[in-house]
Amino acid sequence: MSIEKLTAYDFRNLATDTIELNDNINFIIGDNGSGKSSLLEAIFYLGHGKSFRTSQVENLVTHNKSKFIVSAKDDKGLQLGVAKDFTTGLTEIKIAGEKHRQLSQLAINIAVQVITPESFKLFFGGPKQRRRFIDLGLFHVKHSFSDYWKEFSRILKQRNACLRNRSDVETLNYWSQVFCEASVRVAKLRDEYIKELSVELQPWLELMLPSLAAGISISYSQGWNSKKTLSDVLLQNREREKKAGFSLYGAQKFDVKFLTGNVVIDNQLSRGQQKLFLLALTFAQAKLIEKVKRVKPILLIDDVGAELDLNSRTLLNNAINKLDCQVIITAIDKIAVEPLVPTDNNYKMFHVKHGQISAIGK
Ligand SMILES: Nc1ncnc2c1ncn2[C@@H]1O[C@H](COP(=O)(O)OP(=O)(O)OP(=O)(O)O)[C@@H](O)[C@H]1O
Repeated sequence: MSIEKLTAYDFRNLATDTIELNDNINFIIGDNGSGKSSLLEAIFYLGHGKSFRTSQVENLVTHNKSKFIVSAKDDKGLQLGVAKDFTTGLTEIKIAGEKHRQLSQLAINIAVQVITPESFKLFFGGPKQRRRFIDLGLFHVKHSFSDYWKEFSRILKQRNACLRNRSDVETLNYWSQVFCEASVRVAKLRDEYIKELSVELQPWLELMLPSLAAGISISYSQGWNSKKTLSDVLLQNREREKKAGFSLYGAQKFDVKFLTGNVVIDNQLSRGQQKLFLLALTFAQAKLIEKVKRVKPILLIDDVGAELDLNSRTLLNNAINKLDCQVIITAIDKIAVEPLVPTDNNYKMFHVKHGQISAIGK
């Protein structure tokens, strides 16, 4: 999907307004603190029911207001919206006039991915962001993942409770066995997905990091020693796990590493190159999501100018032109986005000032 119209009420500093977006590329230009990231955050909230910047959702409502609403109409006329009321604590989701309670309903209809100047620090800093990124792709591309993951999470909770409460051997054995089965199911699906992602990544790397592309690979660790069965690993580590009070091995502990040769790329690539790598990876994932055709992804790129020189922005432009999805890019001035402007004129440019967003002429 692409968002045709977006409305945000009482969301951070955004002025109550509806904006009409282009289905290809949108540039959002404004000074620091004008509201560019707030706009991206509103779109991200519509896709995920959470912020990409803060875990404190109360920071998203405009000061002195108690409820925010973000809604959109897509290119096929589908209307979807989410409202968070801080007086009642309720979140209300409406899709095509029908009310929903579960945030996952949003993600079924809209796949939003974001890249910010902070993303790559988080991405290369610890496994949490990498896990989140891979599982977002899995959710959209492998339709059985959502059910497998729900079942796995339920079992993991039960097994952790057994370890924490020092349950009897039979109970722990039972939950360990079902945990192993669920872990293997999830790990296998991830393995398949990461192989697909690795193949899809190559052409994007060739476009954006041509001199390094051939040597870059993704290495997947499933969450336990792949030379052993998970049940053996759990048996060998039972005392350690009991002491910890939670599961130390299993599909929840998976990770991916990005390598040039045998070295992790964060030790090899410059910050600008890392950003290009992360963009290539995000584009590859967006392409896989798009191929599945359930939802066409929306890409948010915050502060595109940061860390990218003119040549890198030109490479990024080549890649964006090959994407078939809606892209929303922020920058502090027009100069930063000049190399990204499509030659076919299929784009829109907006200016943001004090939360007020207005379209500007080409
Ligand atoms: N809950 C809120 N209510 C009203 N205003 C808010 C709220 N939270 C933040 N703001 C203000 O909104 C403004 C816009 O912030 P935003 O992060 O969107 O800026 P930006 O244009 O992305 O800036 P930068 O280029 O520095 O990243 C800031 O001045 C901030 O103080």
